[in-house]
Amino acid sequence: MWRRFAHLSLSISRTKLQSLDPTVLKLINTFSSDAGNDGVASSRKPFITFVLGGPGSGKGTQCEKIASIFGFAHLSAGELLREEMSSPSENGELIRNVIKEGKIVPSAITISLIKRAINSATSDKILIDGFPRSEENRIAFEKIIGVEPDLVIFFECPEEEMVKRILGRNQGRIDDNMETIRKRLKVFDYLNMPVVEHYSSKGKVHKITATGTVDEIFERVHQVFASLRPKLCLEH
Ligand SMILES: Nc1ncnc2c1ncn2[C@@H]1O[C@H](COP(=O)(O)OP(=O)(O)O)[C@@H](O)[C@H]1O
Ligand SMILES: O=c1ccn([C@@H]2O[C@H](COP(=O)(O)OP(=O)(O)O)[C@@H](O)[C@H]2O)c(=O)[nH]1
Ligand SMILES: [Mg+2]
Repeated sequence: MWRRFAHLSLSISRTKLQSLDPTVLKLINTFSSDAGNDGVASSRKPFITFVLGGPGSGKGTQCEKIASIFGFAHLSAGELLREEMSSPSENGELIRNVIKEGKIVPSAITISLIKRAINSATSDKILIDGFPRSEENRIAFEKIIGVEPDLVIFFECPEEEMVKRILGRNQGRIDDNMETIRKRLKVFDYLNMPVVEHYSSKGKVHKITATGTVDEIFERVHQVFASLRPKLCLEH
């Protein structure tokens, strides 16, 4: 499935490339030379949706419903990182420290986990939940994967509601405490909102009011995906 991306290439300005982490640049070079080795123009391009929103805005909850009703593969960047953190991985300790501080894991690590998950996905309709988290994440993804998202869903939720939901989540997460939540909310405003603004300016964002019950919110989400039916051959 990874090969589906290989023939696609986006141009990113030299200045933006220079702002990328050296490890990311190395990954880009590796994948660019991979791409040159195979002619994959006949492969089908996956339909990629980024699902964004503040911590606790309900991304995971709504993604599960979209996945089950519309047949998308649901890849949660946070879950992939937590799995990696709990495995005997060389990056485990780094990931744990970054998550505990509410900061953002280096793009090269997250993107290689996402790439692996896309490769093993059973659907070519993909939801990427909670990524990209920063402009640096976004630029690295677009350069390495070679595609932009087809669609961006943004869950807009008041901070006090997000905090209430996180404190009630009860999943034993190391970042679901008030001290880390404060940091995550700041990181969301400063680093993640510019990504939403970038894709808004390209007309790709569907903003969903993320207050109300899970079902009420899903009704709004449903309308967006239902309108894509002809494009995606969706069944519902
Ligand atoms: N509309 C809602 N109303 C109340 N609680 C919700 C709603 N949507 C999700 N939750 C709960 O809030 C918490 C955070 O939701 P989650 O989907 O994990 O958010 P995110 O992935 O954006 O952090 C979870 O415990 C979830 O069950
Ligand atoms: O692309 C990502 C996704 C998540 N995270 C880290 O993982 C944490 C939890 O992410 P998740 O999306 O699970 O949290 P949510 O927003 O759903 O509460 C974030 O605060 C970040 O520290 C990251 O660094 N990069
Ligand atoms: Mg989540």
